[in-house]
Amino acid sequence: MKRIAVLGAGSWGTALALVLARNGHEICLWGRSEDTMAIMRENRVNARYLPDQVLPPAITPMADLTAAVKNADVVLIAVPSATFAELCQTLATTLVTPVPIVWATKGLAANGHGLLHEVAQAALPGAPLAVLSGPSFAAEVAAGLPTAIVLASHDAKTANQLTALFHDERFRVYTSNDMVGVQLGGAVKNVLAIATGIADGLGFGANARAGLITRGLAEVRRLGAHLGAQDATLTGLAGMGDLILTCTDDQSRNRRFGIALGRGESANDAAEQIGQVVEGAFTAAEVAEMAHRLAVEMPICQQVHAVLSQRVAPHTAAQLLMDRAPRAEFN
Ligand SMILES: NC(=O)C1=CN([C@@H]2O[C@H](COP(=O)(O)OP(=O)(O)OC[C@H]3O[C@@H](n4cnc5c(N)ncnc54)[C@H](OP(=O)(O)O)[C@@H]3O)[C@@H](O)[C@H]2O)C=CC1
Ligand SMILES: O=C(CO)COP(=O)(O)O
Repeated sequence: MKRIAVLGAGSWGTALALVLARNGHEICLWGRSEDTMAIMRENRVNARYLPDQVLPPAITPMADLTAAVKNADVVLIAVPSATFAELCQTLATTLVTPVPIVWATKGLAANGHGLLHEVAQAALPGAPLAVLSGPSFAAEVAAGLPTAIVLASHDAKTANQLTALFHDERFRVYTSNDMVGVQLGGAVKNVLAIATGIADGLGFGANARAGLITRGLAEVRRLGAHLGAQDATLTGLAGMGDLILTCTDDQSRNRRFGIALGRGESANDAAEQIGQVVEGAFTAAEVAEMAHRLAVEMPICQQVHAVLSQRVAPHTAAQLLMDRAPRAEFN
C-alpha cells in the first residue's frame, strides 16, 4: 500500500484516484477550492466532474496542498497543462524530500516552454519523473471499463514501480522509456481532435475524418522525428491509439469543441458549453509555434491555430488544406 497525492480533482484526477484506491492505495485528492473539496469530502462524490461514482473511504478530498503531499510516497499530477508549471514550482517549495512525480496532464507548457518533462525536471531536480498517457476517457476508467495506457519514464525502475501502482485487470498499463513520444502523442492529438471536430461540424463526411486522422498522425510523426521521439510510440497507444479515440468519439471535449466551431459557434461559447478543460485550444498555439520554430510541416495544426486565433474561418481553413500542392504521401 502506498500513500499517493493526486493533484487535480477534475474528471481525470478523480478517475485515477478511483483506480489507485481500487488497487489498495491511500489517496489524498487535492483540488484548489476549499468549498468544493469540503463538499466532496462530505458527500463522497465529485458532483461537477464525475457525478456517477461514489468515492471510497481510501480517497480523502482536501484543498491543503502541503497536507496532501506531506506523507506522500508518490505524487500524481492531473491538472490542466496551463497550470502545470506553476504547480511544479509550488511543489518545489512544498515537498520536503524528492518523491516520484508522475503526471497524466496532456499538453505542452505555456509560453513556448515545451514538453512537460522539461518543466518538471527544471523545477524538481532529483525527483524520478514519469508520464501516464493513452486512450482513456475518465468516465470509462472510473466505471472500470477495460482500458490500455502507457507509463513512460527515462528510468526503467521508476516506470516499473509506478506501473505496479496503477495496473490491474481493468487498467492495463504498458511501460515505455520514451517520455518525449508519449507526451507528444497526448498533446498533439487534442489539436487534431479539434480539427476532425471542425470537419464534422462543417458537415464533411467520413472520408475527411479519416484523412485528417491519418495526415494528422503524419504531422505528429514529423514533429516526433525532430524531437527524438521513437516512431513506434507515435503509432502506439499514446499516439495513434489516443488520436483515434479522441477524433472519433463524442466523449472527447476537444472533438465537441471543434464540432461547435465548425457549426459556426464562437470559441468562447463552445468552451463555456463544454464546461471542462479543452486542452487542444491551448496546445494549438504551442504546437504551431514549435512547428514554425523547428521548420516542421504541420499544416493541420497550423490551420487549427489560425481558426482559434480568428485569422481564418473554419471552412476557409479546410479549403486551404485541400488547395495545397500535390505531394508524395511519404518523404
Ligand atoms: N478527462 C479525461 O478523460 C482525461 C483527461 N486527461 C488530461 O488530464 C488533465 C486534466 O483534465 P481533466 O481532469 O479532464 O479536466 P476537468 O475539466 O475535468 O477538470 C479540471 C480540473 O483542474 C482544476 N484546475 C483548473 N485550473 C487549476 C489551477 N490553476 N490549479 C489547480 N487546479 C486547477 C479544476 O478545478 P476547478 O473546478 O476549481 O476549476 C478541475 O478540478 C488534462 O491535461 C487532460 O487533457 C487525460 C486523459 C483523460
Ligand atoms: O485525453 C482524453 C482521452 O484519452 C480525453 O480527451 P478530451 O480531453 O478531448 O475529452
